Amino acid sequence: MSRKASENVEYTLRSLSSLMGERRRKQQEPDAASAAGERSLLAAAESSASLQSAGAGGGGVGDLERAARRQFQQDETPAFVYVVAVFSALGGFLFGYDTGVVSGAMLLLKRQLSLDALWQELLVSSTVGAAAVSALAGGALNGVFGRRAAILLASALFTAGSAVLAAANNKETLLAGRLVVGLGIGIASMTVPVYIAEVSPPNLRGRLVTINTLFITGGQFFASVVDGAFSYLQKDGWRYMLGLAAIPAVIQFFGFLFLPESPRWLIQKGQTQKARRILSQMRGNQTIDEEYDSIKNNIEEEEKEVGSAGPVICRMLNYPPTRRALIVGCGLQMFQQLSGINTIMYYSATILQMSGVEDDRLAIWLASVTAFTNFIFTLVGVWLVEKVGRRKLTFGSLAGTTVALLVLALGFLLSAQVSPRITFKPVAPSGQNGTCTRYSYCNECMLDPDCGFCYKMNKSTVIDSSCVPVNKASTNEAAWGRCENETKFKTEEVFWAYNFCPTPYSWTALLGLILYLVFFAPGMGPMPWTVNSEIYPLWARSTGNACSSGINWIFNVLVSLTFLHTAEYLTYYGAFFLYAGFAGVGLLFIYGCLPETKGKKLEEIESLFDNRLCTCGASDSDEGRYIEYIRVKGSNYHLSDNDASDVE
Ligand SMILES: O[C@H]1[C@H](O)[C@@H](O)[C@H](O)[C@@H](O)[C@H]1O
Repeated sequence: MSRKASENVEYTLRSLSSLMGERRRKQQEPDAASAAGERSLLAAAESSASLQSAGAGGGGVGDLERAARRQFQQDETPAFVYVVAVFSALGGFLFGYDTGVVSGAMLLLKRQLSLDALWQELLVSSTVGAAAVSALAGGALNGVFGRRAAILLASALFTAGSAVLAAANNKETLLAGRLVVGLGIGIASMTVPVYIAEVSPPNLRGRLVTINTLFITGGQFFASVVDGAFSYLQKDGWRYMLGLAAIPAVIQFFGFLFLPESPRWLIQKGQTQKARRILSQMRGNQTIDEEYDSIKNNIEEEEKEVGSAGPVICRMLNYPPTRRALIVGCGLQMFQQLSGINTIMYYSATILQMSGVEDDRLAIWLASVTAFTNFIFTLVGVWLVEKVGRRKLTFGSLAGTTVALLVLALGFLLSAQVSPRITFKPVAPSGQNGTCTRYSYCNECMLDPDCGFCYKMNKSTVIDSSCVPVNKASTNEAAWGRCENETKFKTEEVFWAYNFCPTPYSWTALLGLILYLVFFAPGMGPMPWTVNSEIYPLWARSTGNACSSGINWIFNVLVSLTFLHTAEYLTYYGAFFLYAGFAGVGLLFIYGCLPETKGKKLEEIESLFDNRLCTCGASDSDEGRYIEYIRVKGSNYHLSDNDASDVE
């Protein structure tokens, strides 16, 4: 039996047995709502009856199996769902591209427009800040106008922002463009996972939502390549870097003019005919009655249980299951950022330089190697999410990330301990700043952003080392002295180290960096987005995702903005020990509180939060629950309507 077929069998058995479980529950609290389950059992029975007759005709288990396989192949998800997922994930691509491209663009911009540190900071952080605001506001937008309208708005903002950036003639216009792009990123980051989750069949939902994060990291990788390519175009190269995002944005906008609204949102708004039509388009030849009824019943039950008065966020906080889900969703997003992904991405070039890569021009290309690693290992996450489930994947990923952070911290600690001494203290030329020359070790010099380390090598030993001010216009050289320019480097046989110290332990930092990305990218990168797209009931989904995405962006700004100061006060190794500590707390949180949502219908997931928070982890696997209700005799292919014989 092919793996795919066996997954399909497993999934069909699960939905069947899960329905039986649901039915039994509903029988216990007598309610007419069991109709959905019954109808679907009948549907399943019908299709399996046709399997049986095929088996009877052909005679023998082999034929029966072939017929079953044919049936399951016919039940394949239509390509339309994949098209919809990919078009939506262009929002993720733009999120990654626009947050990634700015570092390379800034190198050129600061020279051409003579930007000071404050303006550089403003142009980088304004986008992330705007994303935080629009992610929070995106909840209301999604609830009122729908997912499709929100995605259309995000792509319009991406297009307009990119056009403004490409044409900008002063820093104020650049700031406006970056703010507009940020608004687009925020809306896309919260809407796209929700939309994909709502149109996907449950057995593929994790994989399809995770594709969005694959597109985020793909966007970051593509941005780093574009940065590399256009860095040679000193004048106006940044216009291409920032403006290119308009292309995928326009494609997404026009694509979405033809793509449908989420059927779940439509049912919630009472547009049931349209919702049925779209749902059957998304499910191909599979029966949609059960899914449709269960969404509809769920909405009605939720309204009865939670009521519809007052702002959604208050209702979420007052209703224990959604309050717990909100804590889990926001906690995951917070720990994703607290484990330092964006400082790793941003400072990867420095870490790689520390490990012995001396050519500064390589730095920009090295950043693409990091981004590529992040991308490739996110692909591993796409592959693993439906195999091992969200909980194990997230826990394993964060455990590995914690170890990697410890390796990084130890690498920096060892390097600091054997940090070369400063043996040569040149006198500053008159009128030049001489503060850097008071440091005694390279490690102290490295942590001062105004200074760099100038040294000679005798075999593998650092000699004649000095700490001198960096050239503000280019950190590739010193402001004065032996390391002032390329020609002097050669004649004086000196090396220049900005932001790092040459030590024999630098390779540990490289090892830590690789380990970090290998572990972080498949789990902690995508899972917070994936899990958030599925843990809230429909009425709370937009608001829940708005809050958790907002938390992601707020912690993103906090961690990236404070990294340099944290490193100055705690040193690099202190900063990485701190992130490792946060990741350790995150591990406890995931172990205790994150339930498994794999393979469950969105409408079933709410019940995972019925118990006290941090008992969720106890319901680790869903398998036990299904086995309790069903036992299938004979071949796994047979879904018989002849209930007594096959299903007990
Ligand atoms: O999931 C994504 C991804 O891991 C990115 O690489 C990172 O830059 C984002 O902050 C994160 O939200």
